[in-house]
Amino acid sequence: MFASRGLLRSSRRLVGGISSATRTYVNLSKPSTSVAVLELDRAPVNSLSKEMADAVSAAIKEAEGDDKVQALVLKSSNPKIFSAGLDITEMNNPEVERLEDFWRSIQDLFLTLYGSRLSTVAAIEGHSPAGGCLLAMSCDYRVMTEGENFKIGLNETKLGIAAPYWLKDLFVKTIGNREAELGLGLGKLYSPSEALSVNLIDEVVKNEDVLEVAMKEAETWAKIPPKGRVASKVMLRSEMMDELREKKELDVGWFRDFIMEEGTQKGIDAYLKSLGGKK
Ligand SMILES: CCCCCCCC/C=C\CC(=O)SCCNC(=O)CCNC(=O)[C@H](O)C(C)(C)COP(=O)(O)OP(=O)(O)OC[C@H]1O[C@@H](n2cnc3c(N)ncnc32)[C@H](O)[C@@H]1OP(=O)(O)O
Repeated sequence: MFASRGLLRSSRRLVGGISSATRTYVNLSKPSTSVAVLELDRAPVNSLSKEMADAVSAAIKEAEGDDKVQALVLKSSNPKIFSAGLDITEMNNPEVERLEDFWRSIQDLFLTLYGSRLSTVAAIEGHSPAGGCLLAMSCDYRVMTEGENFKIGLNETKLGIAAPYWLKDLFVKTIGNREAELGLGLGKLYSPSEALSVNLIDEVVKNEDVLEVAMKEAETWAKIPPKGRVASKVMLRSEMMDELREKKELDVGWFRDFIMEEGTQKGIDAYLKSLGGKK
């Protein structure tokens, strides 16, 4: 049973004997002894605002607080959108202080998820661009629903922005340097089959099977003795995390200066207006 934390508004219910907690922007449940499920639940597109990023980080830490839990499935409440990435409105004519805090929350979310002691499996339901792809790549395993209209990748250049250096590093680690050059430079969004072919994801499954497959994968990881599993993860990931921890405030400054530039603002403004056709 997960303990409730002050940061999040939460209520509890018992569904078929399974304890679950519904909060603002995320739902956390524990369908088996060793696997927790964290559902992203911020309509309409699970975009990552500061509050959403904080809520996801807090829920991961809460799952980690249960010693029996060894794996976490990250899913979406929306079967067509895993996450539309960062909340672009956070970067559109922002207050500087809020913008800096927003970026700290995104850095913390990355460090929390990428560095989690839990084995993490992303059940990527539908679209997963930019920050959505960051969430997925921070996990240990990625299952994506089929449907060639669904896209995953880092499309930042199309918005007139660049991925931060640590997201670029994560992309290179995941798909290799040459494909990352193509993917980042062109702001390429991959269909599930394309993403599978470049190792951006590990499996493509039918919509209705995604949770079952992700749960099964999570159970497999959860059975590995944690000492060696966690030590291996630390070996593979600590260098990148240590570098970001050292450069955190520098990175906040780079982000702030880049986003506050007039040209960047024009690009973000135009992109935001093109979305949904309403803004
Ligand atoms: C040193 C330099 C540092 C610089 C660092 C920069 C940071 C880099 C890291 C990450 C960047 C990002 O993550 S930026 C976000 C990128 N995301 C996208 O480009 C996705 C945009 N969204 C879509 O493509 C589509 O919405 C969708 C395919 C995900 C879903 O399509 P659908 O048709 O179902 O929905 P709509 O497009 O109608 O959208 C509904 C509603 O949501 C609003 N929306 C969508 N995405 C976002 C978003 N990311 N942030 C905020 N709002 C978003 C959209 O405007 C609609 O709103 P309205 O209903 O009010 O019109």
